[in-house]
Amino acid sequence: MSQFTELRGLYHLRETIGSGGFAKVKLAYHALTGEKVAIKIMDKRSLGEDLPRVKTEIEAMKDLCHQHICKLYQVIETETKFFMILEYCPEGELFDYIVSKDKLSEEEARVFFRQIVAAVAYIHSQGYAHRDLKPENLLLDEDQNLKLIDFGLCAKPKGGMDSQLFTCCGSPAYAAPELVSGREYLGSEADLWSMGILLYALLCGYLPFDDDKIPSLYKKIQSGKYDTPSWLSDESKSLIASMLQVDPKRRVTIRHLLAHPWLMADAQCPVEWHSKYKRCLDEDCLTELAVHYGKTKKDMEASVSEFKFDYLTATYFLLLEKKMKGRPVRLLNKI
Ligand SMILES: COc1cc(O)cc(Nc2ccc(C(=O)Nc3ccc4c(c3)C[NH2+]CC4)cc2)c1
Repeated sequence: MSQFTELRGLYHLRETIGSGGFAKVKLAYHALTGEKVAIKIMDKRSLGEDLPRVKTEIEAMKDLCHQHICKLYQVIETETKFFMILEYCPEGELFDYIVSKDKLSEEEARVFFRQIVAAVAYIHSQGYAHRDLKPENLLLDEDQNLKLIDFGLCAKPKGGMDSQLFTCCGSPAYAAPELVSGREYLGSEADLWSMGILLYALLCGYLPFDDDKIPSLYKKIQSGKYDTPSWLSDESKSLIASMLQVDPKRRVTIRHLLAHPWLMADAQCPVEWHSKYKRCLDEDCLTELAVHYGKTKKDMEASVSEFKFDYLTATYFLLLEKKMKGRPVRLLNKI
């Protein structure tokens, strides 16, 4: 018997695939499509002061729909729990992938970094800064594509991306000098610094600034001085240096990154960062849903376009995933 009545008939729960902090992540099957999902389960009582982080993340995820951002399909909130039904990313964290390979070749690092640049360019274009970019927050899906996760620390400044933030957050080793100095900062500029740390980790297999003691780590970050190993090409060194600029006003911007020579080296084209998801609803998915629920297409379109992040939203997105992967746009059990 499913221990969560809220999920009964909607999702078939399987094993726990991750747990930590205030959440547990379980593998599940979406009943109507048979598609695999990950369900992040949080107990409100153990969330404590982290409760606002969950609400921040849920609201951000409802705005963000991109091929390199882990998709939120549905949210179920009860008196005691939050359930976030999320995109399935079975190949684990980029962090573990780097560790397993010691470090990545420039070619492989470029493929991943292009996807990271695309995801960050997209969230910045939507007015969000992630503020916790690190390999642990980048998961690999079944096609070895990266999916950005954990928007619990993201910010959508009310005055837009040019207005200053104050909250010091994220992981120390990836935090920008202006952030660790307690100065006000722009979320977009802090994200670019973290991306410099990320690229360095991809190419070197270790961090440019590291220390067991936080005060010493902060001094190293504020100095901006780091080791550049011999295996790094001149182009890689130059790109990393343009992101690890202590002065945020001298730091490269995401716009410049999109067409940076290092990023274009193998692909000969700028990074395509726009979302591949269309604004208009997919006709085949609407037809299948209308048949299943015995509604007219017009009524079905009206219901789906409300995007309430209920079971209908999840079913629509999972049908769309099936279509994008060349699988039949069919629901499993008809009425
Ligand atoms: C927005 O996306 C988010 C936000 C967030 O706060 C957390 C997550 N976390 C996820 C963690 C894991 C998975 C996942 O799919 N993991 C997974 C799936 C299958 C298997 C494994 C892991 C491990 N090997 C066995 C098969 C998905 C989201 C996302």
